[in-house]
Amino acid sequence: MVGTPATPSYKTQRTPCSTPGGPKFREEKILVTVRVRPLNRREQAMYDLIAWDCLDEHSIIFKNPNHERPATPYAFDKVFDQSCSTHKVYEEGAKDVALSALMGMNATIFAYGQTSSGKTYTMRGITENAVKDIYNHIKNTPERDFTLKVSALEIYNETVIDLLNRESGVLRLLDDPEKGTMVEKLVEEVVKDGQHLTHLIGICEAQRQVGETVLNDKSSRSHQIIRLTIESSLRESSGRVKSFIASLNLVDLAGSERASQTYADGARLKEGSHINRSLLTLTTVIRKLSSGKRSGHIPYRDSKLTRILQSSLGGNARTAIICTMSPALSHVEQTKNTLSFATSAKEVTNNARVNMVVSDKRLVKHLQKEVARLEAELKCPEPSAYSCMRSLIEEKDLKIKKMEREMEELKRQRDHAQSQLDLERKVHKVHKGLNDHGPSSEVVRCLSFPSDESISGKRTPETRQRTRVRREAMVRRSVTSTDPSILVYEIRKIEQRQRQLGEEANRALEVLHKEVASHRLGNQETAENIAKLLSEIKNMQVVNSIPEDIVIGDQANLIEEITRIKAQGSTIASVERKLENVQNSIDQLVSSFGTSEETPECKTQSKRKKILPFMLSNSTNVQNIIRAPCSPLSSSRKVMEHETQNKVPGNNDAMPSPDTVTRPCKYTLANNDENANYISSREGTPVSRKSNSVNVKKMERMFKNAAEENIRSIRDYVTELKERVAKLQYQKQLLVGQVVQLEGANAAGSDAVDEIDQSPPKPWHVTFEVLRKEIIMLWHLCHVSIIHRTQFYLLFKGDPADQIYVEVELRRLTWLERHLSDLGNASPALLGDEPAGSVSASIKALKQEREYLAKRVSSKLSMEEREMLYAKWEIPQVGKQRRLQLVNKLWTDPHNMQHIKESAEIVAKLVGFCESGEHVSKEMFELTFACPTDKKTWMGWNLISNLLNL
Ligand SMILES: Nc1ncnc2c1ncn2[C@@H]1O[C@H](COP(=O)(O)OP(=O)(O)OP(=O)(O)O)[C@@H](O)[C@H]1O
Repeated sequence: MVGTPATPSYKTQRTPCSTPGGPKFREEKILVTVRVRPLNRREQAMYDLIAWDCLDEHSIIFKNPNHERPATPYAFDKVFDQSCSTHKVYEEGAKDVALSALMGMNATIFAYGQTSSGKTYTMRGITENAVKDIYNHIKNTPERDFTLKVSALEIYNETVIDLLNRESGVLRLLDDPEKGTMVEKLVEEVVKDGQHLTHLIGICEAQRQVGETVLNDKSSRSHQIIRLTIESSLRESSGRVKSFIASLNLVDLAGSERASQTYADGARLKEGSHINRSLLTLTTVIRKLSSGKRSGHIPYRDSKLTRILQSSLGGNARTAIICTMSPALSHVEQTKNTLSFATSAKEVTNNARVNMVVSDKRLVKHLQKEVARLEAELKCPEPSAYSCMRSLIEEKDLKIKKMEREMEELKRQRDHAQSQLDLERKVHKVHKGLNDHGPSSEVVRCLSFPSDESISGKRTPETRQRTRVRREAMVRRSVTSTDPSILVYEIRKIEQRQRQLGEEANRALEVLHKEVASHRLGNQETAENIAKLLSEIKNMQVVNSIPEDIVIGDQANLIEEITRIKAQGSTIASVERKLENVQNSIDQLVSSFGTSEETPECKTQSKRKKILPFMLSNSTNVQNIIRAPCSPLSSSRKVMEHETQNKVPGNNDAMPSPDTVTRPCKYTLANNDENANYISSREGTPVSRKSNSVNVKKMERMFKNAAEENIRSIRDYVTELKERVAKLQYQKQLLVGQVVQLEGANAAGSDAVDEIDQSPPKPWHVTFEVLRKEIIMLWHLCHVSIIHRTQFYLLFKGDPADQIYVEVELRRLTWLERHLSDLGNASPALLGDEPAGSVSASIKALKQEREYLAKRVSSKLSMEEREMLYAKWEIPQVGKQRRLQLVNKLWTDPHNMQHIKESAEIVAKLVGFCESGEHVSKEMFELTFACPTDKKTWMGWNLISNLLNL
């Protein structure tokens, strides 16, 4: 780098500052001096050469070793060679500026230079001398009152730290329109005397970030600013007070070298980059100011350093920069950079003013007193101040609460408006899609819980609580967002379906009646029984007051509807009762056939049917006669088809082979297509005419068997009817439950509904998985019977038709869980024995159930199966009650779906859900309301009806 020509000394305008009575305004250039330190030990050890010559007190020149062309000297306000003392540097390069602060002018002394060039060394001396001089001045100026305050900060990695209170952490810079950049919360200590000040400065030095670089064992890695604020007031005879206030900034910058030159890495490199950012901005600011373009943009804000020192750089301050340098040849490049910076700096002009305030003495005193009082109060607040503050806080609290209430009210209004809007939309939809078949999507939506996105994760009590709250919100939402007319519509549809079932049963019985009559099967009693059955089934159509047209009603209609349903009350129960009667009649009918001859095969057949009493026959013809009415398609049509088949027998109306005739029991409806001919034949048909010519007795027995089988199928059918009616009942219960909730919600005026979920419904199989996991967790939490769990788990596997059951189960369990937790949370005084009773009863029942199942392990599982399970479930080989241990492990991990599946399979085997050990078939459970082994009522649904309390 080529040095810039020296500035002639005459161009450097300096106005020595003497007394406070001096000039009030001063435009001057920054005082720039250069200090050369001696070669340090390290440089000496390396036999480094001295590369610089101080030509005189103002200029320095690089000693060009090549002597090729002469170097240009650098000129400054002062150049101090290595022999100069710090005192001299202070006297000639800093004192005048530093003491300006005593006269109300802001002053700043910088030390700038590469690492180890002597900045800290120099600034320490400058500060000591300045403090001494300041206190000397104070001492020698008794007419003025002085107040000194000190603050100190460091800028380290572009963060500002308070050196007098490091604990306060990183400080923020604030922009004050009058005072400029301020450091928030920076501690400012009032200094008692010179000694105190020296002590405080010592603290700051100790607090400063110091690191080790290659060039300096104790390198200052931060920029340090010690700020002395000097306030002085002069008492005039007139009573006026003239006050001066100014700051003296003593700035020890971090090394100006480039990071690479200190071989820095890691933390040091990061420091270097920040140090350089601040210094780079400083040099940019200086360069811009030196070029005289004051009006252009000066990037003070680009670094913390330049923001804080803004007034000292071309502003309201007197500034002195001492550039320190090593004379070593090895540092010549850095030294040239330093001198280049110094050259720019000396071109920067500042406009320092005397910061003077003239005020009334009494006013000042009054203000001073007031300030003192406030300060004292702040340090030690009086009780009155406390109470004042408390009342202020209370007032604020009240305001906040009021605002919260207002917000709640606004939210409520918004939700209400939203639900009104939804209602409008739904009514519109219902009117549009009234004639559609199947449950409306609205109802499906309102009966469905949205899926739980968090279900895959492990459930904690918190997530359970959240899920519960969300579910309750969903229930509320589904209730309040359900259009009453849709519910009524659905209830009516269910009732129509019930009536249809009754009609179908009737038709089936008529077919049977004809069958029996045509073959003169059974005795008088049988005929009477069948007649009785017919009349009972006819009576089953009790839901006869339903108008054909479904009227979409408003709220009033809904309430009427509820009243009607409630008044009707036992309608479904009565259907069930009547079905029960029908079933009993059929049982009697079957038993009346028991008197007829039975072959061993027939007995076996009959026995088999008893083992699986609710199994449906697979016969095509039975499906026509019996199953068809249950199918969702028109049952009557199938019956008609069947009758047509009977009237027009097929061509293969030849007699059955003797082989067939000798095995009459094989002509069951379940096994042989040929039976169609026999079963469907009636008096006068070619088949029956031919029968007389063969073996009338055998034929008669065959018909009897066929009829018996048919009646059994009717019995199955009635069972199925019962189950269907029950299913409908639960659907209806659910809807009625919703209506009742809706009523309750409306009555309470509770509209606190969460935001309406507008997201599209998820596919059922996804929702099903989520709901099932939820149900499994709730079973676990509520200690629900593991037989019930098993039945439910095996029965409902995600078929869309299962949705209603899954929903009901979930609601029931949700209610149960809440009920149990409410009991758990309630005070014993309110509950008496109830909490202990409710929960412990469930646990006890579950325990008994496990004991019961454990007893069945030996009888239901083979030795191999048992041993395999013991091994799999880690039951110790030697130990007591291995069976109970095994059963106790079943259904214990609600998070593990494999565990659940295997538990269900084992329980199913133990209670005999599947005799063969295969997976339980859905059909089997679809018809089962009683446990097939002991004919106990299926606990689950009974519980539901109890809990719904309808
Ligand atoms: N003028 C001087 N006379 C004698 N020794 C000096 C002089 N200047 C500096 N030194 C010595 O040089 C070493 C480095 O000085 P100092 O720590 O002040 O450098 P620095 O520029 O502040 O370095 P850094 O930027 O790494 O903090 C110190 O041991 C110091 O005592």
